[in-house]
Amino acid sequence: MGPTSGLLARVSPGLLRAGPRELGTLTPRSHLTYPGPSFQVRLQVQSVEKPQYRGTLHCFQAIIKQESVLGLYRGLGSPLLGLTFINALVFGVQGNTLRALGRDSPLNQFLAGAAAGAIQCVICCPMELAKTRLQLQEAGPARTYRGPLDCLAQIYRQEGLRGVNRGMVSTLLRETPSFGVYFLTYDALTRALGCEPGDRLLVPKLLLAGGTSGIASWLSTYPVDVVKSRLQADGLQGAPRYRGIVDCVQQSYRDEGWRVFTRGLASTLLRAFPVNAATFATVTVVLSYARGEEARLEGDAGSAALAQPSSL
Ligand SMILES: NC(=[NH2+])NCCC[C@H](N)C(=O)O
Repeated sequence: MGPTSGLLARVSPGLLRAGPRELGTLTPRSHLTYPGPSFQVRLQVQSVEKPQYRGTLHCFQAIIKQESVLGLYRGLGSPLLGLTFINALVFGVQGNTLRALGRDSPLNQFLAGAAAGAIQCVICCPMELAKTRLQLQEAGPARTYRGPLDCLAQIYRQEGLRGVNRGMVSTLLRETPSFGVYFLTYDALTRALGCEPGDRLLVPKLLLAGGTSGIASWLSTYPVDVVKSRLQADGLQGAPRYRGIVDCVQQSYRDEGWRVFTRGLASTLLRAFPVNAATFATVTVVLSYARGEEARLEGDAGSAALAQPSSL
């Protein structure tokens, strides 16, 4: 990797040899911002005839009043189960793909991110199907699903593998370009901000670059996320409505206008900044240490300088 490589590109190969400590940094901070996805799905899929929520704040107030604070965290088990594996897969695939592509260029940054986004859909799609179903099911003893694994097991028994992968195409359409934007934006911002070991403002700069990358990636394909949520929730609150992606887009636009494709965007962006700021900053700093430690063990002074503890 030439000297023009971004900081993450220089340290990400460390992930392949990372141990439990490094992988543990990939555990998302979803529990800190989880109510965001809760509002996002409910606002995205609520009926246009009898909308239950007027917006994010009203959604928050209604959940607290009808379901207590616990209602804000319904479905949290699913992302907590899946996101550590997803993040390890994403950063591992992105780093290796970028190395396989050879030159660290903006196009290759986008392609490596897009490859990671596509591959992680194998976990992301069933995980978000379970999260959506758990968020929208009736609370209390009459609830259909006891948790994410029970939800996926029931769907598998009733609908087979096709049922567990419901929404896979729309998930691929959302994640592939958005992860390309995610990593391209992070690489461009860390270069523009001059993120280098030894910079005393390195961590705040990484947080700013990571949070901005999360927002840019969600803005890039958010309408597809609305369609995905509607397809994954279809049939939960009445008879199935949609025959597929195009039909869902046509019906949603015809019944609710273009604004339907921005439903839940505010809560999504409010969550995206802190989660991705923490994810990117933690991964970059920890992998940089891991890379530096490896280099010291291998006696490679040049790489070891990359991540002197005093420099990060
Ligand atoms: N759909 C996306 N915007 N994907 C890129 C960001 C993914 C990131 N793990 C998040 O949950 O915010």
